[in-house]
Amino acid sequence: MLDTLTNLKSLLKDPSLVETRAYIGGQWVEGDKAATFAVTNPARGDVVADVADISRAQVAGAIAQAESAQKDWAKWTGKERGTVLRKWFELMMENQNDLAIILTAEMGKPLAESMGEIAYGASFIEFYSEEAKRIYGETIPGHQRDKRITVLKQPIGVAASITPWNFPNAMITRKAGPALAAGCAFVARPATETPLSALVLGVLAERAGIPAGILNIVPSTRDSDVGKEFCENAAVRKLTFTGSTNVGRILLRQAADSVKKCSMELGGNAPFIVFDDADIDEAVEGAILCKFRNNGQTCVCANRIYVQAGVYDEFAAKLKARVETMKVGDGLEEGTVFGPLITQKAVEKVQEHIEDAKSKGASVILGGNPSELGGTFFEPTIVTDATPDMLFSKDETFGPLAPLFKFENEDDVIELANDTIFGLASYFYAKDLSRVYKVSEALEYGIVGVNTGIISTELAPFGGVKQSGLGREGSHHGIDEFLEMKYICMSV
Ligand SMILES: NC(=O)c1ccc[n+]([C@@H]2O[C@H](COP(=O)([O-])OP(=O)(O)OC[C@H]3O[C@@H](n4cnc5c(N)ncnc54)[C@H](O)[C@@H]3O)[C@@H](O)[C@H]2O)c1
Ligand SMILES: O=C[C@H](O)CS(=O)(=O)O
Repeated sequence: MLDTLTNLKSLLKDPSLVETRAYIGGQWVEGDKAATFAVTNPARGDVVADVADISRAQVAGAIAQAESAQKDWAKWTGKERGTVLRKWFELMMENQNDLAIILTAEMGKPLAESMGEIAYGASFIEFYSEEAKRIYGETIPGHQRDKRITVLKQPIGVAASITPWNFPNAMITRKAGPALAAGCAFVARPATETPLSALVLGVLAERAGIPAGILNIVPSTRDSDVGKEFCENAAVRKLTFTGSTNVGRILLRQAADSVKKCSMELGGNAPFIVFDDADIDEAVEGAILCKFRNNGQTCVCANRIYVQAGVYDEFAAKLKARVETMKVGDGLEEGTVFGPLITQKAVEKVQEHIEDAKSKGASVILGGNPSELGGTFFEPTIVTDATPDMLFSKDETFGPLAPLFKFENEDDVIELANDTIFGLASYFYAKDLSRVYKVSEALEYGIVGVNTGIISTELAPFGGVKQSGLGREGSHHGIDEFLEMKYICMSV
């Protein structure tokens, strides 16, 4: 049972992986005046740990330690940095089961999904351990006979990171991997709901031989204080944020005064389109994975499902028949597909979207209510007759609600799909090759899934357009976010 720290540790092969102190300059430290905050298991509301609550002054100290340590770290060869990153990756995978239990304890997702997230998060460390030795510059033919042009790529310096609770491991490693590979130092502020998954990364980084001060983890309840320190401290040369678009806007405004380089991985409102030439059974499976992964609490979840009129009833019936067999329960229980939502506020948002849709003519064909399990458990829900005036058309639900919209033709659905301020992920199922090309090019999103509902991989550049973000994470592009390009003009 994940209801106390003792019981959490009793489930682990290595209980020493659970750390509740901050990791600063290679030291494990308490909060000022021994301040702590409670971490609860969303499945039951029990406090599983009390974690150090780090002050703004302590965050400033972590930045100073990072700035000092980074100077030597940048002198390591890429291969040397890659070697310790590789060790860090290996330790994550060796301890995958323990890290997954810790993640489920504080975030609630089913253990199988937590296992998947640990492997996904570790894959970024593996990938960038290899990229570290491939940070190439350029030589360019001179513009004059006596000129020689060289381009260097150098680490930007200290990078500060703020991440959300829904992928408390992978959202950090997707940033820390390229940052450390590039020769940067890193100060990570995890979400207050899920600090344990961040702190255990510090435990393993220390064991891997990553030097003191290169990775710092500062759990804190002080959202604004930490954000302002990251934005205003001149030693921070890069701010990398994953979270809502609203908070992204706040941070960009705060970072503007110092022209801080920023990466933003923000909110989404993904359309999932099923054309009449799609394989309907495959589209149903894709919709389930895309909509209900992490209980709908992912930035790339299908938020709007558009189904062409000729296959609408078949798709709705098949989707309902599949989803109604899926289990709601504690993330540690065998067979659980839907864990708890992260907070009561998240439950209220799902309910608000359902009631709004019903008031505007939608029909609930499955679910629609909080689960009989109580707490933050919620029934997986499907509504039909969804229309663009309903709240989920414009706002991210972030829960297990699948609204089905009916459409007639390609041009109409592309216009509907693009009618949002967001532009992160989009999906469609179709077989006609001309349609696949035309729709892929017409969708205004950073990511397009064609005949698949899952697009997550460390090998591809992940990121959004419009108000879903700035920059990319993953792939060889991801390391450029932590590098500065220097042009050397030499007269010979
Ligand atoms: N694009 C992506 O890769 C991606 C990935 C995961 C989640 N998200 C988005 O994140 C959101 C869900 O996560 P959330 O609810 O934790 O988002 P959130 O924006 O509320 O919080 C994200 C992080 O920012 C911190 N924060 C909040 N206010 C702050 C402030 N004023 N200054 C500094 N930090 C502040 C939070 O404590 C948390 O650590 C959704 O919109 C989802 O789409 C995007
Ligand atoms: O929630 C957002 C994550 O980025 C989802 S993914 O696993 O990276 O696709």
